[in-house]
Amino acid sequence: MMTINEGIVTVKIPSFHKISSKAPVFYNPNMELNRDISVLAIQQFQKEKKSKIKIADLFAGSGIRGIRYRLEIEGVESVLANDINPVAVEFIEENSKLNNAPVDITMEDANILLRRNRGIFDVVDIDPFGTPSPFIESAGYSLKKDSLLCVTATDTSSLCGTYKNPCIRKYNAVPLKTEYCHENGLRILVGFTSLTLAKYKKYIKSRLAYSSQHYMRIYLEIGKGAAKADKSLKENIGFIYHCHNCLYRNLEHGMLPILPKKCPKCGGRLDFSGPLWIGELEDESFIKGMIRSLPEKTLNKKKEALKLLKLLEEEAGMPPTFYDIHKICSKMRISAPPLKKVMENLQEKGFKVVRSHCRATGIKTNASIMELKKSIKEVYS
Ligand SMILES: C[S@@+](CC[C@H](N)C(=O)[O-])C[C@H]1O[C@@H](n2cnc3c(N)ncnc32)[C@H](O)[C@@H]1O
Ligand SMILES: [Zn+2]
Repeated sequence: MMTINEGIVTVKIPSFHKISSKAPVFYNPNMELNRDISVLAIQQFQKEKKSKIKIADLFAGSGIRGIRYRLEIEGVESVLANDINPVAVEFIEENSKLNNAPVDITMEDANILLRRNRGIFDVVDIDPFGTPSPFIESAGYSLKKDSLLCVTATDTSSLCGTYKNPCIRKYNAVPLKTEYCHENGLRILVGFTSLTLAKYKKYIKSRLAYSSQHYMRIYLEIGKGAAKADKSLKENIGFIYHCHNCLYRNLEHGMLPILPKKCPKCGGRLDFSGPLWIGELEDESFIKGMIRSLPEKTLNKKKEALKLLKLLEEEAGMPPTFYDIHKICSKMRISAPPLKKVMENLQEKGFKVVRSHCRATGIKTNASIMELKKSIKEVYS
């Protein structure tokens, strides 16, 4: 047996040698930041709602997530911790007693639970092994207006385009292997979710979305109405076109790509990705609220959480995709100048420029690739 301390809770799990879906009860210490950020995000959602919330932790594992939500978030009416694995359910029961956390415990397939509890939960947390794709349809059926959907995806190689076919199969979207493939993957995940929910006359507002280590996590607020869902798809679903030769990229709205397309800068063939979410991923006021409640919480990953949230806050309002200075410089056959200097040069010219949370050498800017190359040359010489 192992004892785990996270936030203000202590849980017991069967000992394991390797983090694996084959372990009797799944626990991944590398997901602590995911759980810390979730506590902050759901707390912020509850604060905005100004009423008590009902949370469903559908893939509870050891119960650590749901128990933390019950004890670390203020204004919680109830937490349901569910898992299909009977051994996990035994541990959820033990761990909830150990922490004096009153959680409702069930052992059901997440899809059936969602179908049976339509319009009940204010927060639905989907944290499965690998892809969340087989559970989004039931979430679309079940979610109520003004609720929050939290989704984890650990199949990043599919979303990032290492393998094309699994992404097409699971997310009905063509991925793109580029320097910004992690952001692109987040956009595929959000786009797929919004398209699936639209069948149920629901639309989304992305409050927070990030990619970290080996997973992606999104927090979407749900709205209802056919006309609003149509409008949201028109405004936010589209394609990213990318030139592998000169690194030019551009966006277009719509459900189908316009092909073939030539790069307007170098005449090369434009590659594409989508359909995906080309709208906002980050909500500045939501993230600011999360940062404000950080000091009130006991979190082991406080420093990492703050660093990530600050980067995400800056990304709000910036255009999709980002540039990697090293990639550009290798194309230009020069060594990369300091990132800070390039950013300052762009700012002096009046461009907006921030770092991407996805990559230490990535910058988001409203300057074009041509303007960026010009700035790099100026800094270099
Ligand atoms: C990645 S783990 C969850 C980890 C947990 N949320 C945490 O933060 O520690 C996925 C869990 O989903 C459970 N599971 C797999 N398929 C399921 C299904 N169809 N319905 C409900 N639970 C399922 C597994 O038994 C496993 O415990
Ligand atoms: Zn080009």
